Amino acid sequence: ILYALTILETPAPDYPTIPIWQTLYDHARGITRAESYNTRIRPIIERHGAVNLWHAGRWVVLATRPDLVAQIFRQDDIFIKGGNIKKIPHSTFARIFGVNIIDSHGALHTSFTEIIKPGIQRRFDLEPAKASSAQLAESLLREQAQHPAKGVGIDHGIMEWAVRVFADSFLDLDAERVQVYFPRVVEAMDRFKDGVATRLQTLLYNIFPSLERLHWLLPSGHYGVRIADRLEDLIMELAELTDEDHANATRSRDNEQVIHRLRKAYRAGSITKYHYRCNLKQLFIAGVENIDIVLNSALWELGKNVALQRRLRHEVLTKLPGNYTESDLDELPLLTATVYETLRLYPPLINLINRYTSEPVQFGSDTTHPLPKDTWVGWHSYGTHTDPCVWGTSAREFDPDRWGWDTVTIHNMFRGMQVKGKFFPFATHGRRCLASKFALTQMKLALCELLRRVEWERDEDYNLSLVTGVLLGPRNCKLFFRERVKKELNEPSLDC
Ligand code: HEM
Repeated sequence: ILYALTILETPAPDYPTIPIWQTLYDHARGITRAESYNTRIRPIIERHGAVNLWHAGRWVVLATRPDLVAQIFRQDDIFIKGGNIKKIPHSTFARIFGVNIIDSHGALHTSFTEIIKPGIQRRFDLEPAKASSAQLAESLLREQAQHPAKGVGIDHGIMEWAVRVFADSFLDLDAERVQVYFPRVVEAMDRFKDGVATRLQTLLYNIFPSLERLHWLLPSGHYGVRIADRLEDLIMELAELTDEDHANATRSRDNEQVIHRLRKAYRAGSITKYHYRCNLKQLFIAGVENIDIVLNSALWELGKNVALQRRLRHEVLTKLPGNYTESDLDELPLLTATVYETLRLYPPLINLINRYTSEPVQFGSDTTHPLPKDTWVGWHSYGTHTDPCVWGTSAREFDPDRWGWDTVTIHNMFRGMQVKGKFFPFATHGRRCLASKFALTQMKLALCELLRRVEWERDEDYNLSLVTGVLLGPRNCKLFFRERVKKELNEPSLDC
């Protein structure tokens, strides 16, 4: 069957092919995307810039060379967003994400953007996020006090922090109001993060994606569906809470928040109920899990490198005013470089294959055959970000100093590398993440609040393992925390 499939489906002739059995073998072993990339794909793609890969029942072209990546993002009328709903319509991912702002194209995408963008790119009050980050520091210290001899697992605390921040910024919900939901939301997100298919399902669905339509035929067939539906129910419950919250007048309503803008559009008939739900689910998942995993990655790297953590703390304590603003955060060079470096080595969306060609296209200047219409094409940010031809021989090391020493140089490098397709944790060009500024601020703010309150280092019993789902970042990371020892620094008081 495999032989027949590979004959029927023809890979792009200009690029080498990763043998189908290797991909399937890796699925069967349940190894992570980063491990599979490092062992199978890296040795070939670093020489050729792109490869043919077996994915979701077809050959797709996966690119890492910057000019190819930039072409995908720049020509977004040719490399059209399709998403799971078009690629694998009966899949669990299609079920949960449906038709939404990230995966849509053309007039539909424009109408979603008009509704959602102003809600994401407005001015945010930093105070609730500062309070949530301070609370995270306290909860880590409390847990450490309960088990002084053991490293503290950081993922639940950070997930709770990410849910708080999302609820406050996009659902117009007070964190205290959401408190009772935390255990359920954290559990549901955790399960989602670990993947929505068993190994057997991943293997089978990669060969015959249509089988997912008959998921009930397989043992544990409902596995992913249950995870997705449970998460969907919870997200909808939280959204309902917003109305109740305002009926109880616990905080003044902010009509510019995403939830209100989406509701208004639905009630006015500009979007269907299905579109309302899909967008809400997509934004919740993108907003919570990406930020959550990047903070995990940053704490892990700073826990390993205590000298860097000290330098960073010194910068925060000596340069950041007590009552700081977003632009004060942008003025800290090492902090900014550390966040960029985290996103370079641990881009949460490690790779996406969610675009297809709307017409035959010459892919790269050195090819002899155009890619036919309807070829699925994807990028691998971890691949490009760790390619020594792009980032030098230390590409796989964590080194914030590579970004430069002053904010102008660092910001210029950040912009330049994105335009050239060398750095794209948020994608780049026309369909870049609408919340990149928000996400960068949240990351910086959380790190500042933690650095001001706690010191941490790695638990030698913990060796880095990665999450198994579609994201890249540490899994079950454990660190030792202690309250920061206040030294003789000209540091501003936390209360000022
Ligand atoms: C560290 C955090 C984040 C990272 C790394 C990230 C990454 C990305 C990436 C790679 C894309 C492009 C996806 C594609 O090409 O299909 C994207 C798009 C998007 N992201 Fe984010 N994201 C983050 C946080 C957020 C947050 C907090 C929100 C809002 C709740 C958000 C909302 C969006 C939206 C609306 C788009 C679609 C933009 C468009 O297509 O017009 N993201 N994000």
